[in-house]
Amino acid sequence: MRFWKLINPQVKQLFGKTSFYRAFTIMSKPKLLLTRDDYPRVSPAYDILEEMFDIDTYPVSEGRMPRDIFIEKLKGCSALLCNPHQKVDKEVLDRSGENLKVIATFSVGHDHLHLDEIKSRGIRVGTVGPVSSDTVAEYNIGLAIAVSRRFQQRHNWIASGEWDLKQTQTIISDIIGLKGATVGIVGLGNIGLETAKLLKAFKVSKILYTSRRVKEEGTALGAQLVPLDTLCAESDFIFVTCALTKDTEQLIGRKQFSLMKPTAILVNTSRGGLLDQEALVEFLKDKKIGGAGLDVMIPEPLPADHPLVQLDNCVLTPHTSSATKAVRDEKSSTSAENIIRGYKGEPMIYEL
Ligand SMILES: O=C(O)C(=O)CO
Repeated sequence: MRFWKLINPQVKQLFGKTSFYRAFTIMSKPKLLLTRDDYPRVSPAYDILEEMFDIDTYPVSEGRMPRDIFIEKLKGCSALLCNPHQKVDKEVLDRSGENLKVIATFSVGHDHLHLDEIKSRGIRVGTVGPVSSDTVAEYNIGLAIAVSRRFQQRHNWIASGEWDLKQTQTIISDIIGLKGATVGIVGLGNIGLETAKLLKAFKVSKILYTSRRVKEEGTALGAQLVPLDTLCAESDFIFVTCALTKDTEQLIGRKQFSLMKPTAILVNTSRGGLLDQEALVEFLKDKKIGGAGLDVMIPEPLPADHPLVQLDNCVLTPHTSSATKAVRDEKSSTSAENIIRGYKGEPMIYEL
């Protein structure tokens, strides 16, 4: 009786329905953990994964998998397909056991993966590559316009029946558009570059960027490499598009906010950790900067009573800048393929 309780339900079903041999095969398959059960199964790679692995997952209807459950489920697994909110660090790896051979993340960013720890154990790691650059660049522009042209406030006027009253009282002297603006892009990587290309079409007057070196693609667009403080001081719109690393943590802090124009609009679709969020709340509250559009923040999910949510000059979205069907499908097939190739010892599509 006790032994029967320990057997996993899939195997129990097979004992009931088919042969002992089939149940034994499943028991002996390597284990794969998918950290959520809604990855679109758009590619034949998922059929292969099902053949190769005994798959465990977590229902997305329950929200994000809590860390303790993640650690428990990962024990004994040979492969992991995870999301950016699942931190894979020393503790997770120590407790996962020695079977883990391959990790694929369903994301472009990989700040949640502690690469030194992972690599020191000989585990291979794949990402989805620059699949979402155009989509996130579009979102950057969308957020910039939503904040600068006050979409949220204006929606609320209509919702509260105050259209006429408010519209006639609107002070528009501090509202700026993209045309003629100086825009600053923090980190001219794939997403930053696509954002710069789109901004050209909005007839901005100047594009500034920060980077470790002059970028040829930036020069071709007429963009100018400047120090971060200059970018903060001169830009009407600032787009944070760099990756989060030890060197970029809280890159935009109190000093940088204090350099910004009182009308400056800040957009961040990269990672919340790139900003000093407490300082940002203060600067937005005191109207020392114009506004912010944030798709990423700390923590995620952000509690509904967080001070950022109370601000009328801040537009928040729940980390969804890359969430189009096409991008999700591509992320899904690339990460599944990465697991298969990595487990077989072949080169992954994008490997770190
Ligand atoms: O792909 C990424 O890195 C994202 O943050 C999107 O979820």
